[in-house]
Amino acid sequence: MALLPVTDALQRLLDGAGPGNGESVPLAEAAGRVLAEPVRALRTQPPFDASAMDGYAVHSADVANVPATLNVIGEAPAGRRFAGKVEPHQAVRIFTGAPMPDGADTIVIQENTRKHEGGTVEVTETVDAGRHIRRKGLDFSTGDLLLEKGRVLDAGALSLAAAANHPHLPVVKKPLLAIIATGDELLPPGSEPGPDQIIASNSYGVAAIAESVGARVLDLGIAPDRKEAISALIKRAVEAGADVIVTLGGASVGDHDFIHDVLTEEGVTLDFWKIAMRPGKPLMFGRLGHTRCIGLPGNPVASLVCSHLFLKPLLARLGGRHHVPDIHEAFLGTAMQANDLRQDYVRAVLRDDDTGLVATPFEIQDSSMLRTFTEANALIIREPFAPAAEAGAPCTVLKIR
Ligand SMILES: Nc1nc2c(c(=O)[nH]1)N[C@H]1C(S)=C(S)[C@@H](COP(=O)(O)OP(=O)(O)OC[C@H]3O[C@@H](n4cnc5c(N)ncnc54)[C@H](O)[C@@H]3O)O[C@H]1N2
Ligand code: MOO
Repeated sequence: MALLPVTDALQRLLDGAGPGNGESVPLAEAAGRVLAEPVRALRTQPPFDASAMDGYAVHSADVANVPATLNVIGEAPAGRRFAGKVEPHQAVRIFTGAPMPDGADTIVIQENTRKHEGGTVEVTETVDAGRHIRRKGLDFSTGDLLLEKGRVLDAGALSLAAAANHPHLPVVKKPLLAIIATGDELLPPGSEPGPDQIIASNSYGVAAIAESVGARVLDLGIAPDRKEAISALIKRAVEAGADVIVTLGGASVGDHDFIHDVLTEEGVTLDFWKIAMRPGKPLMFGRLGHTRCIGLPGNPVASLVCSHLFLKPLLARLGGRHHVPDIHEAFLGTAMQANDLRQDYVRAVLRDDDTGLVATPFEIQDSSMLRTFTEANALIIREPFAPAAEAGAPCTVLKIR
């Protein structure tokens, strides 16, 4: 069977993927979430003409010639307006954020005054009408569209929604990813492995990639290489309402690689299995009702590279997020051999030198080697059948950190 090209695989996996239902969350829990509906202002801000400075509310005509001495008839702190009216030759002591008193048409800042005993103030600088006044509705008015649907709620958006008097916000439900590791040889970190055992690592990196695009993760642990054990965890994932189920390992063709059989027996409609990619050739994808099932290869680097390439854009879409892979043009730091039929994702160190971005691949690219994956900050993307390339030749890279 011909191997499916990476772009076709991605297209098939993303087909029909869009944001799920909305839910209402309190503002304090809304940071980083995606708006499911537009947000309009429930009030006007400021709700009145307000002083922008600490000083005195006066008639501009009274301070056209300075120094000018005015009678201070009262005070207006933020939150409590001066109830009376400012007549000519009068001033009201005012503080930032307080409503402008009736009659006054400008603010003299405190620094341009001298306070006198006996309830008068001497103004030492002239000021035009309308200075230091924030007009009613300067920021927004009731009914204004403040935040578009799909906006990620960052600091500004959250404070704006709060200012507009929204205690809760409608956000897209986080997609739920269930992760199932498989393999008799696997033990969780912190265990004492026997001589033939290793520590399960893939779930943690896959979960981190999923969470980086706003997904919720349900780690269902490790199933031994027995069909019933894997089936039981698939059922638990479905019952938990997983939008995506990821299995780790068992995707290949060995006698102990059961994922294909288990998924099929559980009713998954297989879409593709085996793609023209390195690492990640045994990648499997199918659908079980609305749940997408991805069989990731067990080799640690394959599982993480596939997560960057497939899982991340899928979960981003299901969560209503815009995701663009961080792709750049660079130059090779060392020569590379001709490629075969699989699109290659080669761990590399990308650095910015005076001539541009230079990507230097690690010499050994075995897909079990997590250390080189962790030291790499980019993957050089080599097209199928790319010819040998000299150092300095242009290349395309996907930044992974
Ligand atoms: N005859 C063939 N053999 C293999 C092929 C092939 O096309 N024909 N493909 C190879 C490729 S490429 C990959 S990738 C691996 C992936 O196979 P599986 O998905 O079946 O993975 P396993 O055999 O279960 O495990 C591979 C390797 O990774 C370790 N592993 C598994 N899960 C975890 C985990 N959660 N954390 C850490 N390490 C894990 C496992 O112990 C194995 O060492 O197949 C090749 N073989
Ligand atoms: O996907 Mo496998 O990791 O090519 O080795």
